[in-house]
Amino acid sequence: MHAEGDELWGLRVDKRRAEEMRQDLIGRGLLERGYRPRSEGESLLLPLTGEVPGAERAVFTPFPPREDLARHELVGGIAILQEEDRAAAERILASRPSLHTVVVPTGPVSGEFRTRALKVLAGEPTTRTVVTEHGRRFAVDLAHAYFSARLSTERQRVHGLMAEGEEVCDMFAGVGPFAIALSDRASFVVAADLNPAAVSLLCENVRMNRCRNVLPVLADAAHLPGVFPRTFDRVIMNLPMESAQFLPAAFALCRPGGTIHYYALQEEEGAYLDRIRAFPVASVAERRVRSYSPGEWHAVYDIVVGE
Ligand SMILES: C[S@@+](CC[C@H](N)C(=O)[O-])C[C@H]1O[C@@H](n2cnc3c(N)ncnc32)[C@H](O)[C@@H]1O
Repeated sequence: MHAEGDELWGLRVDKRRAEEMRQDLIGRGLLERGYRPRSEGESLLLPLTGEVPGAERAVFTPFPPREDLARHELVGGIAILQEEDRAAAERILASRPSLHTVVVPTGPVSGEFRTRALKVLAGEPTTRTVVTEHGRRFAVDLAHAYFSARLSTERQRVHGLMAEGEEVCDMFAGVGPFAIALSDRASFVVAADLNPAAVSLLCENVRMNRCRNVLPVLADAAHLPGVFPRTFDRVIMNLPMESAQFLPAAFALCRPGGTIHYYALQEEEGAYLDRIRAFPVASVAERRVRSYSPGEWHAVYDIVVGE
């Protein structure tokens, strides 16, 4: 035991790859999560639960107990607090070296673009950050384009359902987390959004992830069948509040035997089945993705399109 902390094994990583390495170590159960990583110039020393090749001994400071920190959500280097409490924001900022900003929403997620106004409480005055998800990196701007890390498991599930070489259309792509996650199995992905800020970040993310088969499109999803008079193997509809009105476009875009993933917020099982069955459907399977608020959940309908 040292005055400033405890001596542990640590892994030295380049700061630009630190989040990716951190996620990798978490996945392998090797990150010692009770201690603060050490910042040293261009590198970060990540505390480990044991020795790994290339590890070195170093002194790490324990994080303050979790219960001292106000509840918050992490999106890349930004923490989102639920209340405007500047002292709490400063404590959160100090608790993790990977954080650069703490914000509080000043309104609900709203409007066509599904964005919300945010106020910076501590740290750098920005709402932009980079999120790492399953080895992919996404530039996001929480004030100007929708992004939620909560669907990352769902994106992996859809990825797991895909056959090699599928042609995919993501009708409400946002900054591209579905489109980019699916691109390595797809032959190509059309990724559309109505929000110019989202499409601009989507272009950045396509570049950053070196995707060569994702086509960002600034378009209203209702017009996609006219813009692309062809069909796709898989169509993603992630506009949970109101995507029923886009079902005609989705069925026009999906080939018979192809799959539409239709996301919806609902308060009862099967709430959208009648609207879906108004179209040619070979089969439909409904599942709960995650809870949203008491009594309301995010559901997905996997629809196999009929003849
Ligand atoms: C809930 S977000 C989903 C974004 C993305 N799929 C994700 O998982 O992060 C819905 C997106 O649909 C976009 N949008 C809303 N209406 C649209 C429309 N008529 N056509 C195309 N995109 C639309 C919004 O700008 C927003 O980025």
